[in-house]
Amino acid sequence: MIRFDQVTKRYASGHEALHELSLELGAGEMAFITGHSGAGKSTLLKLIALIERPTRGHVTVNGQNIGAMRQRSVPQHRRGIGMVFQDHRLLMDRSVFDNVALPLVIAGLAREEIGKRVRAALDKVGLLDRDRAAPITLSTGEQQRVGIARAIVAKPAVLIADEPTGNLDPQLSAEIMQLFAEFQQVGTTVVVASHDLPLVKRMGKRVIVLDHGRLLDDFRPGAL
Ligand SMILES: Nc1ncnc2c1ncn2[C@@H]1O[C@H](COP(=O)(O)OP(=O)(O)OP(=O)(O)O)[C@@H](O)[C@H]1O
Repeated sequence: MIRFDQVTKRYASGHEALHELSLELGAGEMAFITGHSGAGKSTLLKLIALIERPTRGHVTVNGQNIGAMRQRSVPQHRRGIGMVFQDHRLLMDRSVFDNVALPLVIAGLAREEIGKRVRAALDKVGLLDRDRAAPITLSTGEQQRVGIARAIVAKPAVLIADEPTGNLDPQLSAEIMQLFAEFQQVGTTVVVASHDLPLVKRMGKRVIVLDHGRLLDDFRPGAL
């Protein structure tokens, strides 16, 4: 599903964020990307979403070498990928419903279909009763759940998350990680970058450790 072949990413500054990285994730697999600050975790996710392109090597998603993809095909590629960020990036002047609906509105879906899908997404994250609320009135954990609902509303084959629990306490962090595991259980390929190694290990999923842009370790801890 996702494959990195000898991928090097050097930014315009000259900094090499990833160095000859090779790894493969199967369809429906869930993996955590961990490592020190600056190890290259975000860069890896950005290459999957084609927010950045590799300097050398190949990134393949769904059999397609995306590094060579034309710019006009990028929006279509992104529609197949749900993205969750640490700072959730919600529109504070829109309701929860409108925030989650946004990707479907952009995709041009009919209103009735949008309503159905948004309610299904909010139900999955346990926020069905908050659809009319303004995001500002929600707790940080709830806001993050709205961000997750927005990421999965278009039923992407791949879900990527960059430090999705960075602002949350340990209990909420564990709940959010569990939510990601539930999306994997229904067939989504899930990649989560997190520096929280103890939490990541408790999840019992594949753990990929980066160190200065190189693969340091790749293991699956026994679930507790
Ligand atoms: N746009 C950019 N231009 C230049 N250098 C960059 C850019 N983005 C990231 N870097 C550098 O590349 C390295 C890897 O960054 P990246 O954000 O991928 O690491 P990270 O593991 O996600 O770190 P953190 O845990 O701090 O978010 C860092 O040294 C960073 O400063």
